Amino acid sequence: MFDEDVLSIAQRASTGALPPGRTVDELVRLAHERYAGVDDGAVADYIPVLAEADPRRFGLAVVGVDGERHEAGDTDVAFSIQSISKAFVLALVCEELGHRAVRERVGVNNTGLPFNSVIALELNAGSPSNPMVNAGAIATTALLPAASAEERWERVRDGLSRFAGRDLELDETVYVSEAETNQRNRAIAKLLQSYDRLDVDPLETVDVYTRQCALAVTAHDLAVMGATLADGGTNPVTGEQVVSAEVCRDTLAVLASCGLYERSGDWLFEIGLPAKSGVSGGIVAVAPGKGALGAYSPRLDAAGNSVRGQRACAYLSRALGLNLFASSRWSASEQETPHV
Ligand SMILES: NC(=O)CC[C@H](N)C(=O)O
Repeated sequence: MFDEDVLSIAQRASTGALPPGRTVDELVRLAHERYAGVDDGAVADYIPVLAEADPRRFGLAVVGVDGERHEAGDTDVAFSIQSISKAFVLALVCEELGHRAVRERVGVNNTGLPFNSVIALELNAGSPSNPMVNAGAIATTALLPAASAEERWERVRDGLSRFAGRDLELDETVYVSEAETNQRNRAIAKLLQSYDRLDVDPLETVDVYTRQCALAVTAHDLAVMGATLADGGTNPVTGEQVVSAEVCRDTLAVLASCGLYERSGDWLFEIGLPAKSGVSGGIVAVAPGKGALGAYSPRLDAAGNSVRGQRACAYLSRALGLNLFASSRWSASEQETPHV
């Protein structure tokens, strides 16, 4: 099938669901083919072991709320989830503490600054601003009720596993590499403590946060995890209700405003979906009521977002008619995929 054929089929599909399965298969394959040759960006190296990632890796997965999978490329290659874990830990904490507590104790506004900014805390009187930057993610992990750091870690691992529909394992090498070099996150946690923003031990909390970032996932896992948020909290593969529909709504609102850090505005303008990226090269983008996209490609832009992942999501958001703000599908005048 040519690009134009699949696009016209996608354009005729109803707007409340993904297009027919074969069309989605074809569009995912085309997206992979279009961006597999893009070599812009650089693999993250501030966590030493991430620099060893193979920059040629590229996987794209779509999972619908019907549980159907549509995939191309390296969708079974494992990588550490990194910041994408923040989205799902936020959901677990929202489920426990509710809408209001998260807004009051962490916040839901973009900092406009990089994910590991220290000055963002100082500029906001010690408020971590939102759960998608490191300060806010550490504060969010600390809110998960548990009697000890070990129990908190087990709750994170168990919760994220239920989103993925399988037991997620810690990548020990990534954990050790980050634990040896995460002085900045430890400083951020201490600063939070100095502002009376942490009720539990800062260094133990950073350790749980470092572990959560080192959970190994695949692009397919990300799509299932995102599809659970798209499906009102029910994992469409296992059928388990992981969190409530209200929690999904709240989590997705934060992903829309803060999921791609200081580039969240560019992302929303071009792609129009709540999403979360991570420095190992993963992206999850969620189309509420329809499904989710999981992408993996390690080369990143300056903000730490996968370059191929962003371009493929831009293409698929338009081709599959997923942009939340669009009243009609991709128009003829917009054949060029936006530059993200
Ligand atoms: N943007 C990211 O993925 C950052 C996560 C990483 N573990 C960190 O704390 O720096």
